[in-house]
Amino acid sequence: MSTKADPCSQPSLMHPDEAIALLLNQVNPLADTEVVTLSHGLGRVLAEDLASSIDLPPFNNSAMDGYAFRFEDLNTNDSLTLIGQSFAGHPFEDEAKPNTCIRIMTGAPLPDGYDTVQMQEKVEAKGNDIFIEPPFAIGANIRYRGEEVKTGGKVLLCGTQIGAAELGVLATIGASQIRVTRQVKVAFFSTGDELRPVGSELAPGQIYDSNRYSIQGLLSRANVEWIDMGVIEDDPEAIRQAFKNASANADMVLTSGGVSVGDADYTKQVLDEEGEITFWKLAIKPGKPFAFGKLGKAIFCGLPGNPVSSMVTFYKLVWPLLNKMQGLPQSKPLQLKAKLKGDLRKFPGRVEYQRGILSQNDNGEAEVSITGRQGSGMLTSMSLANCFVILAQEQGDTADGTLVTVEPFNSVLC
Ligand SMILES: Nc1nc2c(c(=O)[nH]1)N[C@H]1C(S)=C(S)[C@@H](COP(=O)(O)OP(=O)(O)OC[C@H]3O[C@@H](n4cnc5c(N)ncnc54)[C@H](O)[C@@H]3O)O[C@H]1N2
Ligand code: MOO
Repeated sequence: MSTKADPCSQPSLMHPDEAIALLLNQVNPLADTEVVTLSHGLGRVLAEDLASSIDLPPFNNSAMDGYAFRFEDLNTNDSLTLIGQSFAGHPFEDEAKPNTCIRIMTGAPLPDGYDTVQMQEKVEAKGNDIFIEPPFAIGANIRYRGEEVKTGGKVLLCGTQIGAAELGVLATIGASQIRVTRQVKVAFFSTGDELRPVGSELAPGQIYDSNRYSIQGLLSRANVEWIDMGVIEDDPEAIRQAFKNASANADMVLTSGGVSVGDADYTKQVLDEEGEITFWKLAIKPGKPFAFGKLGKAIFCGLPGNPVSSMVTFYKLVWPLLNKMQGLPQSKPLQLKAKLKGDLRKFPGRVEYQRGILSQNDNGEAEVSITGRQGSGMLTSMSLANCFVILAQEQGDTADGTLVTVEPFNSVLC
């Protein structure tokens, strides 16, 4: 085990869990709501509880293709007489009669009077004489009106994020539009004179601006509305203008780069002049420097420029803030223990979010291996991963076979 301390660690660094608790106290859910049609509802957050205006299911119906009859008739008859049929969308229009049955399809209405259905594989038909193998009980294979939800019963609660299943539930109750929280608007840009947009040639010393694309992806996954403001050069006036535009048009201003101690860090200087900003140094690797504050009415988050650091700090610090602003309840990320495959290097001093590949071995045990080198500029370590391996602040090198804590990538990172 490494006994050397992390050279980037200082006793004053704040634990990321403490930081997120403090940050969450600084933001409030948006008060504005709007009505959207169902086809625009995916990812949105319900702004009210939703009750069903109908019973679910709306009528008694068959769970099987088969025959409907009165259970008691099987006590006195070898066969029942077929008198009609009920198809989904085309109910049997007549009345149930003693010693009779009807052909019935899955989802078709069950006529009043019949109380049981037998699946057709357990029935023999000779013309209109139907021989039924008795089911185990009266009421077999029937889905009763209101057995899932009664009229007036709540189907979705305020604060629920609409996913595919929720869209289906809403359609099931016939809701054509829903009231949701207004989408959070995020204006974002990269800072740095070395950054070039994709599609252009690189001069010596230049690199492509990758953070804007990964941030755009993260914001899309977070279901917020975003404004891409491009790359802002390392010039105080350009940065000042960008902050003014961004904060006038968005609920959150999000930047990458310029939050460390470099000589071209005009971001800091301008933020101090234009807003209330705190620069945080967190006990997290990657992602030690992070800026937070207010620019006018907008929240400001400044991510570190290193590409992995910007993604990790977004995931750990910005995403929970966006969720709170959207009206989503805070939920603890799912963590599990997995057996480490291979040795792992770590200095004590910061919580580490190493990138890993989680899998299940032939014995059904969870295993995790690290995605190669873990430099905070090596974005392929993220793209190859499906989880974080989270190593506690004081932990050092970790040996093959040790049980480690793993946080599978969730919807915002996949
Ligand atoms: N003397 C110290 N130097 C550094 C420290 C420190 O504590 N003392 N912290 C290091 C850590 S940790 C990080 S993380 C970075 C954060 O620096 P900045 O937020 O100021 O970011 P930059 O200096 O602008 O860039 C860092 C790195 O990332 C590249 N970069 C920046 N933006 C992008 C982008 N949009 N797309 C792709 N790559 C980007 C940039 O070229 C640099 O290589 O500071 C350390 N330094
Ligand atoms: O902590 Mo920095 O984010 O490792 O490169």
